[in-house]
Amino acid sequence: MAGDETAGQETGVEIVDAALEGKAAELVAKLVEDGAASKLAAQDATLWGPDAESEASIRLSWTTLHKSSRPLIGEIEALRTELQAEGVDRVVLAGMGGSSLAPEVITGTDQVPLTVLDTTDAGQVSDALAGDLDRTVIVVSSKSGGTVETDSHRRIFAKAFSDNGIDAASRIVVVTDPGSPLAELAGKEGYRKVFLADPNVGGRYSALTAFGLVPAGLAGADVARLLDQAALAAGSLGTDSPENPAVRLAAALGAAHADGAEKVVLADTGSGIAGFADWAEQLIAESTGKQGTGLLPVAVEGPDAPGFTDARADATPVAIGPADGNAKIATTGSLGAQMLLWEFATALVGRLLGINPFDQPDVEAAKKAARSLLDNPAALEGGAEPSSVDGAVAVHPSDGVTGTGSLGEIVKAFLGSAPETGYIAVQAYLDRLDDASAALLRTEIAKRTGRQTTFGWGPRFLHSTGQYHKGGHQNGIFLQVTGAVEADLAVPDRPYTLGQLQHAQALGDGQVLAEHGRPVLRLHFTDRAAGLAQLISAIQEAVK
Ligand SMILES: O=P(O)(O)OC[C@H]1O[C@](O)(CO)[C@@H](O)[C@@H]1O
Repeated sequence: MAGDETAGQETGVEIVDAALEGKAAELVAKLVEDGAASKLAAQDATLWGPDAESEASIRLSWTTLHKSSRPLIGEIEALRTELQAEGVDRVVLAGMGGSSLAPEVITGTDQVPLTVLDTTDAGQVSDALAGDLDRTVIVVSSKSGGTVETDSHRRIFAKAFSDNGIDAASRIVVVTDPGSPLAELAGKEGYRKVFLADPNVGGRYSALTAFGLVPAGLAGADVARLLDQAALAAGSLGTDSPENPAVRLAAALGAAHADGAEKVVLADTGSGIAGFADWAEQLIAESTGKQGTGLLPVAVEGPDAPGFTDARADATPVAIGPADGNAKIATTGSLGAQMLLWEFATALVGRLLGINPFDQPDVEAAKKAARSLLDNPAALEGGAEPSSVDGAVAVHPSDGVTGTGSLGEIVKAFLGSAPETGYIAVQAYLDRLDDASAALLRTEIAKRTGRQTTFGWGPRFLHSTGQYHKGGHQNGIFLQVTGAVEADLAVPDRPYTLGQLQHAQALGDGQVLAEHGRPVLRLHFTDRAAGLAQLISAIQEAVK
């Protein structure tokens, strides 16, 4: 496995910035004195105060997964061998947030193919369907068993298998919590295999449960080694010592936060891990972004990227890998070790910030708004009149946001409204493979505005940074990008199409953000490629 150069050396945290190290020292001492790390390792639910205790008491089994998940390895291997003997070697994963982010990083790091569906983009799902179905197994992963995106993918694939004369039940593998509606359905339908995950682990801490291991292992990743890597790190992470990397990381992030650095800018500096920041983003944002506070993760392209090189006092640049460039902190180690490191550190940050790191109280609001739009097609289609149209871009501003003039003027006014120490969130409800170049928007905006800028693919980010957007410090502005759907896909036995679901998710989240008083500008591309090119040049010309 790439990324395990330091296997045997556990994991390390270097606080590169001397001033930050000095400020962190007090918090390090406090965490050590409180015995926080050993209590966390021992799954003590009292660490976050009485209000968090009942939730924490059913959320802490992740600290020992490197041991408790071992029996899964054989089961996964047996299923993989069985499927391969039948010529089934293409793995598709349907899952949102914690149910897909870890397997994506694990397989990316091991360089084995896994098709991840965490989208409602009809084009992207159609492309996944166009793969060789004869050789395909779909892993349907959902803790709750009720996530609408995942349920839609299951329905679409089940129908496609049947339409192609393939026994759908034999090609559907389920990962879910015991007793979930999906577990029940799987039993009823006779799906190939059901892996029941440990229910005492929340989605974003579930990398080393069946949620991370089953899809990654079926795809061919070395998941036993991943557990070995975590096991090597576990001892030091649970020790009450000023050398404990998780204590050091939590203290440094906590001290930076106390000083106004509420953003954590994550850049890979040669860790050998593929896309660690995309996974860490959910862990940090959903765990800490609540009660008007938290840490906002900003995943950037590398140590030379805007946001990292020019980070101001409101952000801490963190290297995933060796210290490089402007990094104030660097975290090193293999993938399994770094996952456990960041989980421990995030839970400890929760204690330092006085929040419950195991709930996600504001995620539900966007889901609810999307549901009510889907129930009311008139509302979904109505209000669709743009305030203006410039070429392939139709403009939909929230109240108080400028929506007339040329695209350049609109964008300039909008980006200029981001508070000095606020942030700009780009939310692209597009195809993250075919429209991948939309990610350029982050770089262009960050470079030109000097504001911390995040980029998220909708609806995937709704299960990640979406919590912070609504629950964290309310100083963000939100640029939504949506696009025309060329060939929509019906969701079998549901009254909506994927395109409608995607549209409802964008509008629903936009509504909730606007209700929070946040500025939202939705730019709809009537032609995706042309609209994107137009937007990028409008930004380049208007914001110098
Ligand atoms: O695994 P599930 O229940 O489908 O949930 C997916 C994701 O949705 C969330 O609940 C938030 O929307 C995440 O915490 C979780 O990882």
